[in-house]
Amino acid sequence: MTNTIDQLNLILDEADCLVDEHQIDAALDKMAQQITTDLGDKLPVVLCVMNGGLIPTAALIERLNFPLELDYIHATRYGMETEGTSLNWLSYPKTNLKGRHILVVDDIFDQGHTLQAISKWLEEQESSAVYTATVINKLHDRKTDMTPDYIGADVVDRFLFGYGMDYKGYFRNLKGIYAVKDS
Ligand SMILES: O=P(O)(O)OC[C@H]1O[C@H](OP(=O)(O)OP(=O)(O)O)[C@H](O)[C@@H]1O
Ligand SMILES: Nc1nc2[nH]cnc2c(=O)[nH]1
Repeated sequence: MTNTIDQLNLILDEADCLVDEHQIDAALDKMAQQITTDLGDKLPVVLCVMNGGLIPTAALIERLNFPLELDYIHATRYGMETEGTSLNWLSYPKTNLKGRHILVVDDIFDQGHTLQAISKWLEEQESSAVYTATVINKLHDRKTDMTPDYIGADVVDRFLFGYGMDYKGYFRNLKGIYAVKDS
């Protein structure tokens, strides 16, 4: 179904803001400090997981004052849906990742299948070390057996949008993180 601007604005009006702009800034500052300690002298490749990782990656790397390379990977399992399926690999990094330290950045760690599959693929590329960062970790007991190295905030198990995350393709551009009403 096509979403009208009125329907989308109603979704936003009725949503709950769970993490505001200032809380996101503080969380990113803390993550950047930890990442600097671990990777500041490693000449890492930062891999943005498109599309959701776009805004978090930009915000994180501007806090990292050491040499790094930037590339992206596009793997998606939700598409326009609110329930994930199998991972669809749409684009691979162009950088040679063999022997490199990698920092993978995403917006949300939900069940964990996306970051787990990307980490496994990176090991197959013979990267020397793989670190994972996410702004949001959703709290529930349906996780894979991995945990991201850097987490901005833990959030309740609702459908979220904003700060990289979409509601039916929209609202990735919001500065805060919102939960859909009654989700
Ligand atoms: O932990 P998981 O259960 O695997 O879910 C997390 C993934 O879901 C979202 O991506 P999505 O597939 O919606 O694509 P998008 O980044 O284009 O929104 C998000 O950006 C993560 O990559
Ligand atoms: N937009 C969005 N994408 C997700 N991918 C996995 N969980 C979520 C979520 O809560 N919101």
